[in-house]
Amino acid sequence: MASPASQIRPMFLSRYGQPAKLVSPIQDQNLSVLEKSKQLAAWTAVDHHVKSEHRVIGIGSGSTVPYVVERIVQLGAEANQERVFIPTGFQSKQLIVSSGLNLGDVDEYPTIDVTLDGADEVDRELNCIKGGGACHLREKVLAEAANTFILVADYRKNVEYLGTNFTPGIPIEVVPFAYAKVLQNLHHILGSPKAELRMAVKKAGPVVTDNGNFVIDAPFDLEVMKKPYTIMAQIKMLTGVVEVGVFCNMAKAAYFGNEDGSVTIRWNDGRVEQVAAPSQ
Ligand SMILES: O=C(CO)[C@H](O)[C@H](O)COP(=O)(O)O
Repeated sequence: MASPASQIRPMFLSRYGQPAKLVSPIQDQNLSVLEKSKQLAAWTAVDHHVKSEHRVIGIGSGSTVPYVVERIVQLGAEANQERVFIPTGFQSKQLIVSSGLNLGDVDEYPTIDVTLDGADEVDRELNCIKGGGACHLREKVLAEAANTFILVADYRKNVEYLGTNFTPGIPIEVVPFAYAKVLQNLHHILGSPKAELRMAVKKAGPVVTDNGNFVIDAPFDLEVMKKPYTIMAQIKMLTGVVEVGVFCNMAKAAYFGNEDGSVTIRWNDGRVEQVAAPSQ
């Protein structure tokens, strides 16, 4: 499973191409307020939920998750040498490998100690939209496989109802040959007339997921989004749908980095905490 410590490449390169620095997020002058808030959430979540006894750790996708890995790398080669890290897609696989961490897959490790992942939006009950990066199928598998599933996000994602700030709609992974029929059903049966196939940037044609599928983004009225489980289940029943980017009753806690340098923690039992930035 694990490679010896000597084989672990200790070099986690930051976005600036330099080895990661031990600078508290709140003190890091190189980061914008938004980036700092992502880093604050990620570091605090790692500090609270990655326990010394954890051996199998799920790594999500998106722009917040690199800060999760940054903090894990800061735990040191010795702490990580007996651990295996499970990616939710190509991006997190690259992140794990380039950080010198041990790579595994969920088919080898179907039980994960803790998975940390980003979110496009999180409501008061910790339902969330995921799939802005088209990774939600693997993300949901890793969330389900985890004994503890933790969300990390910036302040923009902390909302009362899903669909408040994240307006492209619910990401839906579909098998390619069924996309037109699924679109038709979303338009005419489920009431999302603006649902559309997600098109690639810097590639002609649609986004193709890590699983070779297409993604449809389906926006719904707020009244529909107030019942996320219902709409998630209705979409999932459409033939050709592989997975829906609405996660219900999965997360134990959501960590939101705030503009003032604090972190808001929402727990699945309804508790809300506000904590200060982590020290180095
Ligand atoms: O669901 C995801 C990818 O499919 C991401 O976790 C989500 O898009 C959040 O990304 P970011 O941290 O960049 O805001």
